[in-house]
Amino acid sequence: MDSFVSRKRQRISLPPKADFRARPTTPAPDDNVDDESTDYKLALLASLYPQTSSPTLLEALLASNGSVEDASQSLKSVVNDDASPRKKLAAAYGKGYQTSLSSFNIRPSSSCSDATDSKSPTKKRQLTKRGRTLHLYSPEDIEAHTPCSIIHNFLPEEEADALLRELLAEAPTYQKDTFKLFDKVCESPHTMCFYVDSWGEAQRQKTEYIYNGSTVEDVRKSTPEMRKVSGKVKEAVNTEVQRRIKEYYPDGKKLKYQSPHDWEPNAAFVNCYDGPSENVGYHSDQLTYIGPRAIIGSLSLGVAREFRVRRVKSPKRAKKADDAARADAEGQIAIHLPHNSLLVMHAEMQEEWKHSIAPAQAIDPHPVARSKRINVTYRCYKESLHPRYTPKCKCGIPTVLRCVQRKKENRGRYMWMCHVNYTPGMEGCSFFQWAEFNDDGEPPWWPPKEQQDLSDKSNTPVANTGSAT
Ligand SMILES: O=C(O)CCC(=O)C(=O)O
Ligand SMILES: [Fe+2]
Repeated sequence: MDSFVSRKRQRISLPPKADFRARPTTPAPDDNVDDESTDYKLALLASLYPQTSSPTLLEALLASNGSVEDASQSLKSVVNDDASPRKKLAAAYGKGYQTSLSSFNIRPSSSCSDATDSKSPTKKRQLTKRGRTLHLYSPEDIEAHTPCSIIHNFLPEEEADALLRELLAEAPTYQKDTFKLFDKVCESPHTMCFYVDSWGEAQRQKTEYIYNGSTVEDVRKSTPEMRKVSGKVKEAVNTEVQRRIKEYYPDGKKLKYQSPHDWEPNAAFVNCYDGPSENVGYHSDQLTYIGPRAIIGSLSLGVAREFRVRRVKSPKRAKKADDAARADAEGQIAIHLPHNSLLVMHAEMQEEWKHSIAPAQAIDPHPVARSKRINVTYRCYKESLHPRYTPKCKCGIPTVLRCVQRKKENRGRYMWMCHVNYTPGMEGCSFFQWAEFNDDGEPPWWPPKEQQDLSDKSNTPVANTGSAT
């Protein structure tokens, strides 16, 4: 609370130090298993495959969504191999515990909810299960079962190290986020900082952009290595997005509200997690400036940590539970993020899923970063969503863009709301307005009239201008 109160006040008389992403942070649940029938199913499988270790049996059962029959079929193909199934998996993906769904012949189900409308006969499987964390390591499994894709060893080694060193030097000056949880001011258990590509843009950010009702003081110019890497991230993300559209979306078409243009990163949040207990709770990233169906390129450096994702549903079972309890009730997927991996969060992510960095029980120190993990999330701030254009609430402040995630009747609809409702120490004005976007995710005021006039002029056929000579 002290750090919240003591921070310098901003230009406008609003609460200090905004939380950039409005995430109610709750500790991630333990992976405890309390399903009695699992033991029974495991005993059945053990009697069929006496030579197979129980962790392998459990993996197969999990990957088969608890179906003993499916697990048995999958195990049949795996145990007929000379090497032990776990060894085989470990050999395929490196050291440590690995769960690979593809090695159990589980057909991928699309992670895209729009794909449920597709004519594809593939029946969707519920992979996650109550109280469980399903660990995915291989890029194939990750893209088939979550709205993310991953590229391991993304940068040349020296370049990844150079970026890591540069950001490690800045990290001690990063600050914790504050956010509001059930009327209490909390601090996010990690530090972070916001970067944009020029001093001019940093100035604009500090004075014009509002994060949860307030301007932000510490906006920095991207470091030279960040800018160098940004071009590579841009290229890789655009390739991945096109591939995802082609291979996973209904009829190979982009989603409604997804931008048809190339993704151009122009801003980045850098997160620092120092030690195993630093984390970020389940949240969806705020859409206010990145718009609907946003894409995020997230580069991990230093200590490997676990990125957890879960689909947002309105579960009957855990209706009133908090996020941690919900994740426990619905199951979650853990994606291992090693040093120098690029995770692409695709267009389905922010509206339909939540993500977190779970606290770790232990970490493997990294030779350069020691106990620290640095994460750079490259984002594309849309000019059309600059606060000069977006609706203002009754407090006179540009509003926040949210998507209805749970309520069935309005799920997927966007709304503009008063920031202040979510800001510690402030009473909001309860402003609410449905947000409209065209199919390409642009608001009704875009392009502005001046720009429309200009493009009308440039599109005017030459013969009509009377100037053709
Ligand atoms: O550290 C990460 O990988 C995720 C960070 C994150 O969720 C965010 O910056 O919004
Ligand atoms: Fe996030």
